[in-house]
Amino acid sequence: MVLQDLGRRINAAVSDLTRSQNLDEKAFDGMVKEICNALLEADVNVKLVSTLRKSIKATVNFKDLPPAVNKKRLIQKAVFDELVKLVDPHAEPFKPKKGKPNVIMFVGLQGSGKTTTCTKLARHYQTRGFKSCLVCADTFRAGAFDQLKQNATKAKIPYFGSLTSTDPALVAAEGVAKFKKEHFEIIVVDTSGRHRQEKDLFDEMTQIQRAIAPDQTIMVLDATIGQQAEAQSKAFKETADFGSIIITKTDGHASGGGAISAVAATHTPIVFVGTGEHMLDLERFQPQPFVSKMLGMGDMQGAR
Ligand SMILES: Nc1nc2c(ncn2[C@@H]2O[C@H](COP(=O)(O)OP(=O)(O)OP(=O)(O)O)[C@@H](O)[C@H]2O)c(=O)[nH]1
Repeated sequence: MVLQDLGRRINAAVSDLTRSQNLDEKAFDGMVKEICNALLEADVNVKLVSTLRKSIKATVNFKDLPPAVNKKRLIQKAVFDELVKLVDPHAEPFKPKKGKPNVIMFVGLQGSGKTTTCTKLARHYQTRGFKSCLVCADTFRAGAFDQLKQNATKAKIPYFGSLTSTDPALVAAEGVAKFKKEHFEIIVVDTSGRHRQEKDLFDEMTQIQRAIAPDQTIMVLDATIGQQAEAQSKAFKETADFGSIIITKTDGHASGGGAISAVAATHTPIVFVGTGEHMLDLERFQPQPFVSKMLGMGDMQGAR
């Protein structure tokens, strides 16, 4: 189920209830059930959905509501707050500092959108006054360096890589050292992926991490992978201990629930979402506006 569809369905469940003549406990339970079904169909983890259901019911506590209370508002707010909690890990995302090198290493499976997102992020910071560059430490996939080179050239971002080396940690270290010497402030390091989690990939990630000691490691997660997102992000977290997540392909037919579950499983904030193939298709992620937008409830923040 596409995220917008999920939002529409949750919104419809809340609206149906709050519009109905007899807003009784049975109708309220029906709404909670419909919201939970929608989340499950969107690949949100079963345990998370169960927690959300209990929290909404406890917050609203239908039986003991005083007659004067605005039930509509209360229910809307409870649903909104619980959805925000789902995507908010309560951890501060990394903020690069000006005037010093900030080394940002990307990890993720092959095809998740790493290379594209590396360029988007370098460009994002470049337009905000950071001297940015790209390092290609993907010596595994033929054509990876060419792809990064093309993207970097289009975005007018300096880059480093090797067509001949087979040692990704060495290439990464060389690139980072060169750009540090040249006083770059954002040094984005692209690493290789594999089709699935495997030992080779994890060994390589650890070696690169050791070689460049990144200030931040970002995991790129494809929104279309659904249920696998949770296990995948947990495995990456154990090895690479990434501090942020970027979800890509949120513009496609993705069931974003998997991504939501990944956040909860790793207590790691989503910092950006990819919204298309173009260089500019990168949006900052913030839990409250995200949920407002998903539900088409522009006014919910004001209700807080
Ligand atoms: N629609 C859409 N496509 C995206 C997005 N981000 C990346 N892509 C596309 O996804 C495909 C894979 O992206 P890459 O950047 O090559 O993936 P990668 O993870 O670097 O792959 P490897 O280098 O093989 O590990 C490309 O066709 C990108 O254009 C996004 O946010 N939306």
